Formats: sequence, C-alpha cells, structure tokens
Amino acid sequence: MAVDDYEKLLKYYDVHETIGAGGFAKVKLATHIFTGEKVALKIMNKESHGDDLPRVKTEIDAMKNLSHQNVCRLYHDTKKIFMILEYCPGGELFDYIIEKDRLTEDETRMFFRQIVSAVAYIHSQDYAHRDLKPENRFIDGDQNLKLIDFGVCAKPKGGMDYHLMICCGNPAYAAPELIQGKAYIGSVADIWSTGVLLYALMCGYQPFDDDNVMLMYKKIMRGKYDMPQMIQVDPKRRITVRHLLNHPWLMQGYSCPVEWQNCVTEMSVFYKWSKGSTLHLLSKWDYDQTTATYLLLLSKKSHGKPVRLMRSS
Ligand SMILES: COc1cc(O)cc(Nc2ccc(C(=O)Nc3ccc4c(c3)C[NH2+]CC4)cc2)c1
Repeated sequence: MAVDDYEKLLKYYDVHETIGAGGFAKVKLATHIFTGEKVALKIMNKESHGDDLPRVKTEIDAMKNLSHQNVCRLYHDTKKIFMILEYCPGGELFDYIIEKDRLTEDETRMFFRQIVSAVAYIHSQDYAHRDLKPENRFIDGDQNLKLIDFGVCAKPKGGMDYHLMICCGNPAYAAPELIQGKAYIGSVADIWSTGVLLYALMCGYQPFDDDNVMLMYKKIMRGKYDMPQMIQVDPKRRITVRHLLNHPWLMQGYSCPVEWQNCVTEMSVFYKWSKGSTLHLLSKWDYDQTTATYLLLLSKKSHGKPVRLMRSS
C-alpha cells in the first residue's frame, strides 16, 4: 500500500518541496538522512500506478542496468510508486536554453559532447531512449547533463538492429520513419532526435515546430536543410552515434573523441575481459590492482577527468 511505503521512506529521507511535475508523476526534493545528500523523489501518480503502467517497470529495469556520468542515477525504488533519483539542481536544459535565448557554439559543443556520450553509452547497452528532447536533460551541480525519463525506452530482444513499431516521444523530435508508422530502428531514431536537439541548442528554437501537427509532419518529411547527417530523412543514410564520437565539429577545441564508456566498460575493454568477468572480479573487492584501477577510475570521473586507462604514463 502506498501509505506504508511512504511511511517507510520517511525513515530514510526527509521530503521537501515539489521541484517538478509531469504527466505520470511529480518530483520532490528530498534529503537522504544518513548521508545528508540531496536526492530527487519521483512519486508516480496513483492513477498511473493503478494501471500498473508498463512504463514504470520499463524505466526501473532500464535504470538498474545503466550507470554513466551523463545518465541520471536511480538510487532506490520501492516497487513502482517511489523512485529515489540523482539530484540535478541546474534544472531542465530546456529552461537553461530559454533563459540564455541560445547558447554559444562552444557551450553547445560542451553540452552536445555529453549528450552524444550518454546516447552512445545507452546504445552500447542495447537501449534506445525514444524520447530524447531538452526537457529530458537536466543539469547537475557541475554543469554536467543528465539524461532522464526512460519510461518509453526499448531494449529490443533481437538486439539493436531489431525493428520497433510503437510510435512514442514528442512529435517535434520524432524521426520521419517513426511518424510515418513504419518499422524503425530505435537507435537510428534516437540520432534524429539528437540532431533536432542540437538544432534547438544552437538556434534556440525547434527546426520543425508548428501548432498544426500535420504541417509539422510535412516540414519533417521535407528534408531540405543544411545538416544532412543527423536529421537525414533516410534512416539508412543517417549518421550513427559511433561516427559522431569523433566528428570534426565535436572535436573542435578538444584533443580526444567523446568518451562514452563507464568505468566497468573501460576496464573490460582495457583488460580484454568480458563485461561479466569484469563485474565478477570487481564484486570480489580483493583490494588488488583491479580494485585500485576501478576506484581510481571512479575518482578520475568524479573530478571530471577522462574515464580512460593507458598502458604507460
Ligand atoms: C532516470 O532519471 C530520472 C527518471 C525519471 O523518470 C525522472 C527523473 N526526473 C528528475 C527530475 C528532476 C530532478 C531534479 O533534480 N530536479 C531539480 C532539482 C533541483 C532544482 C530544480 C530541479 C529546478 N529548480 C532549481 C532546483 C531529478 C530527476 C529522473
């Protein structure tokens, strides 16, 4: 019963004011009593819980498999009504853009590298987000972007090349193949949305906005604009996130491609271990060189340094 769960939560969290509200839920600021750390408490609306919305389960299952510096962390879930999430005091990226009217090219690039990092990471874990838009990016206390709301994400059983059918997300950011009701590849549709997001970051408005949805669809299908790589109407010719990582525009002013791996992935690639073996070895906490490498990588990440291992210094 929700009341018992709430009572239980109050043993571990002090709950404060509401800091966000959406269709299915509202978000309150809370403090984790034992650590004193601020967190975000997401409370599902009773109605949506009543329907036992699959999106809640989809989201919680996804969040438990995702750990990345640009993906909002799930800390605690009480089986579908409450989620304790990472606190993002910078608020929505959407509000940040509106406040600043539009971003400079350098600031856009700094944010966009983090956006591409999160998308590359979730795709590497076989997840497609399917609702990428500025409202789903929050800024934390260190100007890092955090991707939120995995309620309509997909982890196709057949792998990332598997075609999806369900049409979801905000039409202004939806790929042409999606709004045409065609079977589509989730990760390819995510790239389109990321391209629209880049446009909105740079210009301060959406490329295909129109109060009349049908006119918006016509604009989306027209396909005549000067950045053919991400908002490319033909999904087969659309750039992949792998090619975005070291795209010249993203590399301008930076010495390395976009880092997208998290510490575990970086270690498994470096040591040539499988992800399972890496997780098994780390879970032993032998305080050997493996533990040291992992903890020092975590420390690098927390200080905003590249999550990267090298053979010789
Ligand atoms: C996976 O992470 C998720 C998943 C999800 O379904 C929803 C969220 N939602 C969040 C929404 C907001 C915040 C948040 O921290 N918002 C926040 C915090 C402080 C302040 C504001 C917003 C805005 N005014 C200034 C102070 C965190 C998660 C995450």
